[in-house]
Amino acid sequence: MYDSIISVAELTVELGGNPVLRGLGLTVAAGEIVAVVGPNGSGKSTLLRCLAGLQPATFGEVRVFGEPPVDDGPFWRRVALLGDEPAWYPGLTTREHLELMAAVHPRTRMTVEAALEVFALVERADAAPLNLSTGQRQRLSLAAALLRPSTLLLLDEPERGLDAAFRGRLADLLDAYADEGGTVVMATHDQGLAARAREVSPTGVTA
Ligand SMILES: Nc1ncnc2c1ncn2[C@@H]1O[C@H](COP(=O)(O)OP(=O)(O)OP(=O)(O)O)[C@@H](O)[C@H]1O
Repeated sequence: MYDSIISVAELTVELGGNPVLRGLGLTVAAGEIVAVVGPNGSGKSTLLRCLAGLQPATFGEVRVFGEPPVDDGPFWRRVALLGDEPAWYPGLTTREHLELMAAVHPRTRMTVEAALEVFALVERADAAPLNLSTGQRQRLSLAAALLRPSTLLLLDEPERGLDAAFRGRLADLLDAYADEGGTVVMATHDQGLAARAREVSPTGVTA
């Protein structure tokens, strides 16, 4: 067993010969919501990629569920990642993208119809994602991440494109996820989202 969902020690990452993260330490317990905050280029996305097993450490240790994260099936059954906009399937509607997610994960956290309601996509359910607005597409990405079961949610700027009202709604949805025992780590520039989370900095200096 493991004491923390995430434990990072002395994490250093160099990209293109430049240090991006330097000796970072971070411990996250189950049920916590952590906001990684800092200016552009401070290494927030790099930290998330390390936690997702997508970026190797140059030095130091990253453990997720007690083990170094690996980009494989068993890991991704427990971890949902919201990063850059995903590739949308041509010919499939918004609803069908969610149905696809539900087909792969038979025990979803909510039904497709509920997800369309929660993420305010009912009126656009039959539209192709590329015909949605930027914010609607972000809500679809979030719906897909929160529809499927997971124990750790890694979100890179989940507020991207969302209006103020939905940002508040998103904070409520993340609280509900954590109340179920899930853990959230998000990189964010949104002060409202960060204020409702434990704020950490990729430079190691906590706000
Ligand atoms: N593939 C790469 N090769 C070299 N340098 C990179 C690479 N990817 C990112 N960087 C650099 O690493 C630093 C950290 O980038 P990162 O994307 O983690 O920052 P961030 O805090 O998420 O920024 P933002 O707030 O703009 O999203 C930046 O200076 C960036 O230019």
